[in-house]
Amino acid sequence: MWPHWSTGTNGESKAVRGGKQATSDPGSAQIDRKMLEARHTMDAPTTTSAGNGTSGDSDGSGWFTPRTQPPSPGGGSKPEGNRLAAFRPVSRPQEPQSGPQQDRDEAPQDPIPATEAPHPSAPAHPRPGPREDEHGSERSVFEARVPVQRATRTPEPSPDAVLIRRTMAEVGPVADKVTSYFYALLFVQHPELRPMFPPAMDAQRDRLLKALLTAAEHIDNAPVLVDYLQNLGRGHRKYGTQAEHYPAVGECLIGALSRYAQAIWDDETEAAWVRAYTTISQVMIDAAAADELRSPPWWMAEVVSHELRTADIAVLTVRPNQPYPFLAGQYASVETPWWPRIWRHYSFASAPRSDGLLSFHVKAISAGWVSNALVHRARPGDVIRLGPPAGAMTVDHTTDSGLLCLGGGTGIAPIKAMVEDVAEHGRHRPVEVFYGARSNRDLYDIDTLLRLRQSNPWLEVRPVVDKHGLLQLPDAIREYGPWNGYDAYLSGPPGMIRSGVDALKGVGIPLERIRHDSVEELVAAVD
Ligand SMILES: NC(=O)C1=CN([C@@H]2O[C@H](COP(=O)(O)OP(=O)(O)OC[C@H]3O[C@@H](n4cnc5c(N)ncnc54)[C@H](O)[C@@H]3O)[C@@H](O)[C@H]2O)C=CC1
Repeated sequence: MWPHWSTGTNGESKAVRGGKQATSDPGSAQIDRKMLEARHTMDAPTTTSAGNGTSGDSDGSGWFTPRTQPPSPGGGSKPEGNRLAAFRPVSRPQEPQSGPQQDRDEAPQDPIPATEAPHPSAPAHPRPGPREDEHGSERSVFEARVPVQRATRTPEPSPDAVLIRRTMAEVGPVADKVTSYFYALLFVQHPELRPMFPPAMDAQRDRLLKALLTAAEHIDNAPVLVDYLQNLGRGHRKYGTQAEHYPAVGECLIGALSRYAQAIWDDETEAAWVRAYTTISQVMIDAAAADELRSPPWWMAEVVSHELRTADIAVLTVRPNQPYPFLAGQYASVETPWWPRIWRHYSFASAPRSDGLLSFHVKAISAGWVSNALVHRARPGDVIRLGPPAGAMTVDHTTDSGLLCLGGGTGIAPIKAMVEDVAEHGRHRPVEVFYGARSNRDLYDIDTLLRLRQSNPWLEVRPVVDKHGLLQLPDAIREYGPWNGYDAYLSGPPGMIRSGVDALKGVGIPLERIRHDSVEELVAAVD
């Protein structure tokens, strides 16, 4: 059963290590920092990550596994045909029966993610669910199993990639209809899956399409695709997704695509999608099965501290009900008890702590269900759910390179965690943090960073306020440098990430040394 926690320490206290106290007023701080003026413009998000654009648990769904031809949701059914036979699961290999069963048995099995994507498989606060002997062995192997290639990108798109991209181009203008039709098919044919999705499906539709586009975009880049799908498969465990759900999704997806890409749809196109989906679903199923041997599908966490830093930004500290391993720079999906099945991503705002507490920085945005609940409603004693850690924006400890970090708004959270990580690792390297905000007041965590700076001479912290519209956060890096030998880390609004990547390339940092989380995920995470 869920243990009762006593209120613990504030998760942020760890960030302060000795040293002098910094002023609490960012506007008058007596430190040798420069206040840079920047103009702020918000862009519409689209960029992919500098690395691969697919990091993390994008709770979207990019999975389908056709088994039979779906009927039209309106009642009219399409001819069955044999074309989807290749997706049929043919065996269920036995999984080893060992694993962290004890922990999982003790854990209340209710997941919670951070971005906005409600997902298919989780009953509204799914009950304990699946023991390993029930679900751990639910792997499927498909007859037409497509080997996952380890080769890197091919110079020319493969024939399947060409067909898939052609389909995506065809359905792009009617994307809303495709996703609506897909869910109609899914829920008509598999009504038992409906409770796994949130009541409002808009965000979910969006995420599904995004995940499909991502998979299609990377269909020829197996390592990237595999990494993305493995995260996706692991992340789906918190929704209660099981191997047998994949064929249902696949058949409905192909049903929807074939309907709206009718003009170009043929046997070859369908075969390409079947092969792609077989690969996609197999990677996700395998990743989930492997993860089941070592991690619970979700964690429950009690709020032990809630600090309102501004009218709309809160710092929350939570105590997970069992150990939660993660790396500084990663993020988790979060679900509140007030909006079941709606998950949002938030970065860990501190490096892993010896007391096991986790902290998050949350900004309430208008119409943001999860963010408003966490900022204005959550109080110590409330219990939230956490999905598994995800994200590849972590510190590379195999090198002594400097770290050039850009943190915009609450995007400073993972940057702070990485600074702590460097401090704890012992091998100190130059770390330059540019902390951007729209006003002095919005530099809500500047005191913590300045205290870190006072006790760590290798750290420089430069607040960048854009109130006079003279200089945007990414532009500020041009005032300093040179940045040869630095690895760059970006965290903040999607527009900042995009212009930040451009600015970093402009000062000579190669793309492979620039890290940030997927912009698509950030878009889904904001509310
Ligand atoms: N809470 C968390 O754990 C994390 C949040 N994020 C993301 O960080 C963002 C934080 O939002 P807010 O605090 O409202 O930030 P904000 O909108 O107030 O902007 C923060 C900084 O980014 C700059 N900026 C914004 N758009 C820009 C653009 N197009 N080009 C150049 N600079 C730009 C601003 O000038 C400011 O310095 C959200 O998108 C959130 O999803 C990212 C990682 C972790």
